[in-house]
Amino acid sequence: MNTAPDPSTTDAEPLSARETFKALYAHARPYRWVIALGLLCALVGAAGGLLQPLATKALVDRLASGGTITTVLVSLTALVLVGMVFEALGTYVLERTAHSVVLSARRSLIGRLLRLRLTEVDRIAPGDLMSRVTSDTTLLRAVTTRAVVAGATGAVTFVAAVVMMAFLDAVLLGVTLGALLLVGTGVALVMPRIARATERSQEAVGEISTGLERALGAFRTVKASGAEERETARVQAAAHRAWQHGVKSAKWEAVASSAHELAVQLAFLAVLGVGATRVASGDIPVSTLIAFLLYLFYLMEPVYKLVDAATEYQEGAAAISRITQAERLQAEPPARQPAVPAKPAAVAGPATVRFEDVSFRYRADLADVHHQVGFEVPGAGMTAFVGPSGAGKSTVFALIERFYEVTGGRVLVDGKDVRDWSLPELRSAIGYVEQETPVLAGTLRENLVFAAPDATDDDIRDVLTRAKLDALVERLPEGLETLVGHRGAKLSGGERQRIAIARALLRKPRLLLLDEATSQLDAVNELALRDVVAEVARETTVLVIAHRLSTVINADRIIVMETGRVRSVGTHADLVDRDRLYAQLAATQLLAPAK
Ligand SMILES: Nc1ncnc2c1ncn2[C@@H]1O[C@H](COP(=O)(O)OP(=O)(O)OP(=O)(O)O)[C@@H](O)[C@H]1O
Repeated sequence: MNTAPDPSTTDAEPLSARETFKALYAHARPYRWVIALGLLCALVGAAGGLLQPLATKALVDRLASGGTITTVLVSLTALVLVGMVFEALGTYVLERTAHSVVLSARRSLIGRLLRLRLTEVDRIAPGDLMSRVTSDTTLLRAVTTRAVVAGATGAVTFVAAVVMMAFLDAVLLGVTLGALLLVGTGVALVMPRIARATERSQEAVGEISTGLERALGAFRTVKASGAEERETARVQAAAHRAWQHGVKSAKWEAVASSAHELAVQLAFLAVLGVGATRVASGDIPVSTLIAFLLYLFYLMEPVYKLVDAATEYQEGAAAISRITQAERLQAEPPARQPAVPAKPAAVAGPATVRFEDVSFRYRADLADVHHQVGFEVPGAGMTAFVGPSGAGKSTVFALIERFYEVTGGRVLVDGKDVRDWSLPELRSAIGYVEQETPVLAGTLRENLVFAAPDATDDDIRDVLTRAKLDALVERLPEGLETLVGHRGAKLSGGERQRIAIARALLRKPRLLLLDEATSQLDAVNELALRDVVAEVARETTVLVIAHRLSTVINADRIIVMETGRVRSVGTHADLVDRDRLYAQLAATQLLAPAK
């Protein structure tokens, strides 16, 4: 049996340096051999460059001794060409891999997002989650390849150049390393600031998405409220914050990247001074000083690469921390194969539902919304939930679907705790019409078969008639293939509700949950659908939430809820007699006398 999620594990904690490295490595790991290949190419390319000063020294020596330089010149050219080819090859292999790393990070995040528990999506704005998939992942590109390559080639060529320099003159090397160390210490201090600024900037990018999603998701309300300016200002403020932190990061990056030049120039001046003295005193020949100085300038590139790698790493660290936070959000267990759940073969007929002393709160820091809720729905027939707004009626449905885990007691479907069901199996038995905008962008047909991808045309025709949608489909120029717009914006509220009901019926559920499913229908359509639901209820367990008592008056059983508790259970006639709250509702809505 699964246990309830521990909310503390979902809180975003900053990653330690070690965790950051491990998380980054985990993303690059599947590509390690390709990265190694790209790295090898890059190294061969770099080696070509590394040998150039030596060849130059040979050339100068050869000139000094009056020898011919043709062979040396040809080798020098060959070195340059081979170096270039390998460098290009390495760049391609690595950039390609970089895109693959981003792709696999995106795939895994996308795969996870739609399986997240409701609790997590309640907590984090969808816009922010989206920006982690789209924006943060792109930062992985640089770190998993460019930083690795720059770091590795930088380190190797740095070491190689240092060995060569040691071979030329140890004293000058000491002077060089001293200068580099001085500047390197300063750079190390700057690095964490780049990570911090990048993370803030990425957070602000998340806020941009969140702000846009908020405004575009309630577009009509924004316009009707004259809130365009305010909402625009809100999102622009987030964009400005992203810019501010981006600029801050750019400032530190500029400091870091100019440092490599400072380091080498400093070393150059020192080496020039000390080297000239050593040449003058005859300790080293002038060709050694020339070669050393060439190596020194050659060193500029690996030093630059090392700084670049460190900078990229800091940006990647910022991104990986946000990506890892998203990866750590709690997901529902993955669907068992096949992905589209088969109807449970052994169980057929109406489902039974039982709540045993159910307590529930949406979050650990919130109050209980269910207190020892208990009721039993034995099988086919219609059970209605009524009660004031906020009484916990929709929550009953959410717990049956196991969108959330109970905090106490048990929810049983067919006598089996919902936590013991496989989720796809449990949900495949249920048809659910939720309270709000239950239509998705796409065609009408896509919307109808959304919960029953295998439905036949006959099934669809039948359900269209039952949900009183045939006239609508005939009227639309493209019939079932008509695009319904974002959240079904091109349809009326009542049409959307009928589509949602048709979709749920098409699933041929054993348990049908209708949450205010007919609230927006006109009287004629409501009456017609009440008959359809009554007919379905003959062989299906139907649970209905309704504010209009007229829709539930004939229910087999009415459960009256108030402030998270079941007040009473009975038929309309019973309850009018027995339950004061119900009698009041009946009096106001049905004009029956209150007791
Ligand atoms: N996702 C959520 N996170 C936190 N609290 C929630 C969430 N959904 C609902 N609630 C709270 O739980 C309580 C019960 O909500 P529920 O939607 O079950 O009520 P209801 O009886 O269906 O109300 P209505 O008739 O208005 O739809 C409410 O106080 C509500 O504020």
